[in-house]
Amino acid sequence: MAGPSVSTAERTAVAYEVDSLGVRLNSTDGPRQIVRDISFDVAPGEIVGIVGRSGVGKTTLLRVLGGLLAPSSGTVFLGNRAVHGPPADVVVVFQDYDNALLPWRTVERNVALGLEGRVPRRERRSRVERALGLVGLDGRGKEYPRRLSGGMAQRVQIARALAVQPTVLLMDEPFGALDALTKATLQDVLLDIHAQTRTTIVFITHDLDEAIYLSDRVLVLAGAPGTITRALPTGLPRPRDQLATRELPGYLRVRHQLWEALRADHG
Ligand SMILES: Nc1ncnc2c1ncn2[C@@H]1O[C@H](COP(=O)(O)OP(=O)(O)OP(=O)(O)O)[C@@H](O)[C@H]1O
Repeated sequence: MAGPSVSTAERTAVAYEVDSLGVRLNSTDGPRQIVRDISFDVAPGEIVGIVGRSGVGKTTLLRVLGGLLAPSSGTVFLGNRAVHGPPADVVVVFQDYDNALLPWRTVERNVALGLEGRVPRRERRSRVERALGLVGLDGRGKEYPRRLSGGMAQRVQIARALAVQPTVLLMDEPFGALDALTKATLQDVLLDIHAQTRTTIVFITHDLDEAIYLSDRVLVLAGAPGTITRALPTGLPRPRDQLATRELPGYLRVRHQLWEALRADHG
């Protein structure tokens, strides 16, 4: 199910293969089916956005992809391996960047966190430097998180994820708490990183425009229990531009379709 902007060469393999996934969780009223019958593939290097109303199960789905939660039914494959527990080459970035960074560590030591005990010191240093460069924080490594703005802190969290050189980046509302301009800047930072690394990215957002702007394909999660009701390829050319891309007829068409799908879910 690769989007049209994913080249033929990249379709030869699948990053994720999700088949008939269901999750039941215990609530105060007993076990509750949160999501059901979810099937989709993600191609290597693809960017997939997930949208849906609050409580529909987006984070639950992302946690399953990250191996942080076991499905109650169905299977999740990463490449040719079944996901049981967090895979080493998948990193999850959460929205809560304030709590994600360790305040007593400098920026560079926060970025190095996932490498300690796994990567020799010299390589660690070069990976940290490269990751800070990718998010536009060259020369800021010696600072402490408390001196950083929300946007900067989120850059550090993304750098920490990139330092691990993951094949997949999972992001839960990565730019949700940022002002419009900082958000737009970080969206473009993410697209630049993607152009350089071709990391597969699956992310959740409440912002439909963000979903379309960043993605090759947008999945709509709807219903109760939640399931995928639409999978819309955006078909938009890259590199993207904050003004020009959002004015393309194709962009507006996808936006219209997404609104319709979400409005239907709100009844
Ligand atoms: N650990 C848990 N135990 C029981 N129920 C849970 C657990 N985690 C989430 N839920 C329930 O599962 C449902 C889906 O939650 P989830 O966080 O996946 O939704 P979401 O679509 O990400 O919502 P939001 O957009 O508000 O973040 C909610 O009703 C939530 O209360």
